[in-house]
Amino acid sequence: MQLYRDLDSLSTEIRSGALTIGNFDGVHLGHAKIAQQVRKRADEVGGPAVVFTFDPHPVRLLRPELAPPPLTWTRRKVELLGQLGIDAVIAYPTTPELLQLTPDEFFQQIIVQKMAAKAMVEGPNFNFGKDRAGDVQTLAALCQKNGIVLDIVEPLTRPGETEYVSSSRIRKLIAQGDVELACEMLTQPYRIRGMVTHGAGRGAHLGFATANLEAVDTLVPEMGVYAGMSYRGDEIYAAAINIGPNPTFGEKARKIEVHLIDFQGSLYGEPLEVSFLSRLREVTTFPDVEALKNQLDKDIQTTIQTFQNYQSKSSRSTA
Ligand SMILES: Cc1cc2nc3c(=O)[nH]c(=O)nc-3n(C[C@H](O)[C@H](O)[C@H](O)COP(=O)(O)O)c2cc1C
Ligand SMILES: Nc1ncnc2c1ncn2[C@@H]1O[C@H](COP(=O)(O)OP(=O)(O)O)[C@@H](O)[C@H]1O
Repeated sequence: MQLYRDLDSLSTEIRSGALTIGNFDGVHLGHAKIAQQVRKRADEVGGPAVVFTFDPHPVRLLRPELAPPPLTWTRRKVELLGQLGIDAVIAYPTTPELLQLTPDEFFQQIIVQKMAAKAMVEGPNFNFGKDRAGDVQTLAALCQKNGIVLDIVEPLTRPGETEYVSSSRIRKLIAQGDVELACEMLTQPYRIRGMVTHGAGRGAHLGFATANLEAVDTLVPEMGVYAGMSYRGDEIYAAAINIGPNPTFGEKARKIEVHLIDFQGSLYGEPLEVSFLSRLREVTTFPDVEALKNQLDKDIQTTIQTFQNYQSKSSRSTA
C-alpha cells in the first residue's frame, strides 16, 4: 500500500486504474462497499485501485468552525483502506487554488491528466469542484465524454434500518459513548492515538498504573470507563480505559487513561494507540480508595472477557 501526498511524483503504477474520490473518514462499511467495487473495476481494467482523499478535509479550510473532529488520522485511513484491497491512497493537500477549480477543470486536470482514470466509483451524494458545483450527473457526463466507466454505489443501510451508515452518524455515536454500535458500522473498532505523558503518579501505588494519553488528534469518546485494546508497536493488550476526571481524588480535569492488562514497564514518551470495544460505566466518585480498587478489579475482569469475545469473533470471521 502506497501513500502519496502530491501528484507530481506519481509513479506510473498509480495511473490508468479505478479511482474513487472522497473523505473516507473512519473507513466504515459503506466505504468498504465502495472500495470493493473499486477493487473489482481495477482488476477489470488491469490497473491499480486508488482512493483520492483531501488532507485536510476542505471544510477545515473553508468553514473551520463547522469542521467536526475527524475519526481517523491519515496513516490509519491508509492502513484500513489497504485491508480493503486498495493499492494506493492519495492524501492531496487541500489548497485554496485547488478549491477554486471548477468541476470541469478539476475533472480534466486531476482525473484525466494526472490520474488517467479508466473507471470511477462514487456514492450518489458525491460533489466536486468549486462550491461543490459538480454532482453525479456532471460526473456521469464528463466520464462518458472521456470514455471512463462510472459506477454509482448506493449507500449502505444495515438490516432493519432506514438511515444509512455514514461518518457523521458514527461520529455522533462515539460522542455519546456508544462505541459498540459504532464498532458494528466500522470496518475495525474505533481507534485513537496519543503520546504517553506523566499524570499524578498515583496509579502504580493503587496497583493500576495508567498511561495518560495526550495530543489525541481525533474524536475522543464521551466520558466513561471502556473496555478495549491497546497497541504498542506490534504488541496488543486488553485495556481498561478511563475517560474523565478522577473525582475520587478531587481531580476535575478530563484525562484519557489506559491500563494495559498484563503489561509491565515504562511507556512515558511513547506513542500509544487505543481502540474501544464497549462502554462499561460512568466515571464515579467512590467513598474511598478501597471501593475504587474493587471496582477497577471488576472493570478489568469485564475487559478481559470483552477482549476474548472480540478475538474469538474476529478469528471466526476471518477463518
Ligand atoms: C478502568 C479505570 C476506571 C477508572 N474509574 C474511575 C472512577 O470511576 N472514578 C475515579 O475517581 N477514578 C477512576 N479511575 C482513575 C483513577 O482514579 C486513576 O487512574 C488514578 O487516580 C491514577 O491517576 P494518575 O494516572 O494521574 O496517577 C479509573 C481508572 C481506570 C484505569
Ligand atoms: N500495565 C500498565 N498500564 C499502563 N501503564 C503502565 C503499566 N505498567 C507500567 N506502566 C507505566 O506506568 C505509568 C503510569 O503510572 P502511574 O503511577 O499511573 O503514573 P502517572 O500518573 O504518571 O500516569 C505509565 O505511563 C507507564 O509508563
